[in-house]
Amino acid sequence: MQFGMLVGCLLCAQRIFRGDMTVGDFVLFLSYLNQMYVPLNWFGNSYRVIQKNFVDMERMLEVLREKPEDSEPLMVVEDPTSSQEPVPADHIQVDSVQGDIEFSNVSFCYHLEEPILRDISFRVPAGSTVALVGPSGSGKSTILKLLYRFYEVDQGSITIDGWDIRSLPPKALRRFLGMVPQDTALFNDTIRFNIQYGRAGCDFEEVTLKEVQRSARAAQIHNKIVTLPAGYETQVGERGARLSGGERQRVAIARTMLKNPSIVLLDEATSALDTYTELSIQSALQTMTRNRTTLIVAHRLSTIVHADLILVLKDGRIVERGSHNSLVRDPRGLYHRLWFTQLREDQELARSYRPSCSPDSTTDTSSVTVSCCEDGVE
Ligand SMILES: Nc1ncnc2c1ncn2[C@@H]1O[C@H](COP(=O)(O)OP(=O)(O)OP(=O)(O)O)[C@@H](O)[C@H]1O
Repeated sequence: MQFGMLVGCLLCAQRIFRGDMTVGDFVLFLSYLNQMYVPLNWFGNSYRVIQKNFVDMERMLEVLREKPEDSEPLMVVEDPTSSQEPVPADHIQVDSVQGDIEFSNVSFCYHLEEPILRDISFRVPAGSTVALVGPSGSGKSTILKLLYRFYEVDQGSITIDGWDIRSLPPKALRRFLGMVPQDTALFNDTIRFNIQYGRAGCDFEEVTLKEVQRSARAAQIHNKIVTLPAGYETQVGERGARLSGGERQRVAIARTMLKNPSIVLLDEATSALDTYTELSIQSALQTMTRNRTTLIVAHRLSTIVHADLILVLKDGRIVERGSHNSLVRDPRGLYHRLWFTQLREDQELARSYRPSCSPDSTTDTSSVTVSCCEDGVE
């Protein structure tokens, strides 16, 4: 195009020089040329964009055609697979789900050579709270993942209200399960969207800002959100990177509160919070889980003493079960040891602060105040 314009201009210049053309003719020539170039440019651009989109489309189809590997069946459990008759999704009325959960002789492994859960059997009667405790890696979170149908059990069965969960389409199942996971994944969108997402697949569009705010208040995050420049419309960044771990966890709690599910699964739901926020949020969680089937995974045992049943897991097996009072009385039990270890740690922590903050301390009071503030203790 540039070359064509150059040649055209040189020809015009030669003709004007010879007197065959006026300067006005030259301007006319340039205008015509420009008018012709605009659509030509448009065609060129469109061709380039279409080419690029074809390449992108090809890549996207490659991703869609990708078959999940056998060893990583995460999120691929789509079709009902139990021997029971599949339950059509529209047969399941979310409001009518009682939430009676039963694990019967469940065994599971991620990799063939490494069993993670062995012969797990327990029942969570509708409306009750069961806590799973035990050393790290004992399989607590895996139990919740199986219930959520991220994976299929290898042996045994899991039923909800008598339905084998393998006979339920995962989408229908997840409509009445609400999970607050250990690592909350947030979408790169606004805080409002991320809370509202709790109702995805139900009435997402109809959720009002008031409802979102009510859940955020219950999850103790509302006051923080309103201090942000864009409030509820603040972008949280990739995977919620612009929020702290505790804030992300509270957004996840608000999301679950908004969903209002029949069954609540809390996987270390308050582990990223400081003790003060945890205490205040615990009361909100207890309100949410009252009369609702709840499975809690917790490391801090003081947060699950109210549970109707506590299951102690070790190496993928249930080694103890009972209420807090009965378990803590057994001096040979794992729960007893865990409880008193945590109690001792808490007491030692409290004692380590006391000398410098004690009013009886022989230290000068002014220096005491400074050292307390430096430690972050009021
Ligand atoms: N996706 C996975 N693939 C392979 N192994 C896994 C996977 N997820 C967990 N595991 C293994 O399964 C075992 C149990 O993990 P799980 O997360 O259930 O334990 P946990 O008791 O919840 O631990 P924690 O208290 O530390 O969260 C661990 O040994 C872990 O390494």
